[in-house]
Amino acid sequence: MSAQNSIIKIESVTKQFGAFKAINNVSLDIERGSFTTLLGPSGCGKTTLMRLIAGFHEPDSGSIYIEGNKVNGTPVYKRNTPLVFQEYALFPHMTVFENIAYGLKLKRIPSNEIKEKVGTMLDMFGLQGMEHRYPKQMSGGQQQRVAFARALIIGQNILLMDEPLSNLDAKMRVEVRNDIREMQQRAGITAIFVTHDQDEALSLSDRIAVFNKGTIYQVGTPWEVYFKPNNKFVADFVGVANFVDGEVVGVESQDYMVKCADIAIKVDKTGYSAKLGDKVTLVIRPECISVLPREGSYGSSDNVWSGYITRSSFLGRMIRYWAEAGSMQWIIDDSSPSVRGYLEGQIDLVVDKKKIHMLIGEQS
Ligand SMILES: Nc1ncnc2c1ncn2[C@@H]1O[C@H](COP(=O)(O)OP(=O)(O)OP(=O)(O)O)[C@@H](O)[C@H]1O
Repeated sequence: MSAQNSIIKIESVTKQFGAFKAINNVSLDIERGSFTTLLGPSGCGKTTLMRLIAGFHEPDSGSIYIEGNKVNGTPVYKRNTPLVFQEYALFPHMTVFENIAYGLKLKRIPSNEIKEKVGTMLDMFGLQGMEHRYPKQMSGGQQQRVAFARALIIGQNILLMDEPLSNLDAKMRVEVRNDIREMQQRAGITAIFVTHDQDEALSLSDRIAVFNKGTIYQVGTPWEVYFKPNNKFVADFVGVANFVDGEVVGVESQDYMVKCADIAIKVDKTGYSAKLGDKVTLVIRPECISVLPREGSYGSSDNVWSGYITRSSFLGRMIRYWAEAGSMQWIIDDSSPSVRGYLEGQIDLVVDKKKIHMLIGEQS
């Protein structure tokens, strides 16, 4: 991403509460018009970073730039970054029209102009016919649209959303999150979204910043943080993974041979620079392992191990298996249960060497 295209730039920001560093030397560039998610466990500092951007907190050190201007010390109302909390921050006693028009009224815009501009917003966000409703008469998704419209109408083009979906049931969360993404793209708003839900982060974002203990562990596209995590924490937090510790015992032209307990695993070399004797942790997502009925015909191929299933769980779109092979436990997701049904007992387990991600060095 080019520096010129960043609408928000966070540079080496630290924020302490007493002796506790809630944000520790964090730097992050947010690209204009992008959807960026701050993902991390409870208490890792996501909300604190949002509040720093919005101006509710001041950094102890470091700088924050919005549209190229340093905003340290700039009060909240001058920052142009509305913070949308869980309740969407709509005024409950005002209709949809009044909510959207609120910012324009404060600016004493003539009422015919307000009417026209609100009309445009109602059209853009599919809220026609709902202008006389109150927020409580609308679904979570519709309220979210009103919040977008209200921000956009006064020229705010950065929306900070702190767990806006947390009050919704599981099905609604999925509906509303798709809606949020569509609205954000349609309106061209730059969105920063806080969540501890990895599915939400993966499905919504252009980029994800994975947070832990006040620092960013990795910033990347959903694909990168899922399939190419920088470290074990990221790999574990963004999804389920099999972690296999081992040592590089062979470096061939195309592959590494990694000795892990009582098995040897072949890993495609592309993109890695490990040396003989390096300690590594292999990260293998459950869906990157195939499980096959034991037929004995895979024995001589790479990365095929005999094992047996210890447990299975039907999840509709897939079956999750727990299996043992050698001295190791594996989690495997079979995504075509409709074809094969359940497997039981003795199986063969196959891992494509290209689907193994390798972390080089000791992992805590
Ligand atoms: N005003 C404050 N005074 C003291 N400590 C605070 C204050 N605000 C936050 N903290 C602490 O800073 C840490 C980060 O808090 P923050 O709210 O940013 O976490 P979070 O990642 O948003 O968590 P959650 O997902 O639970 O909302 C926590 O340990 C919290 O207790």
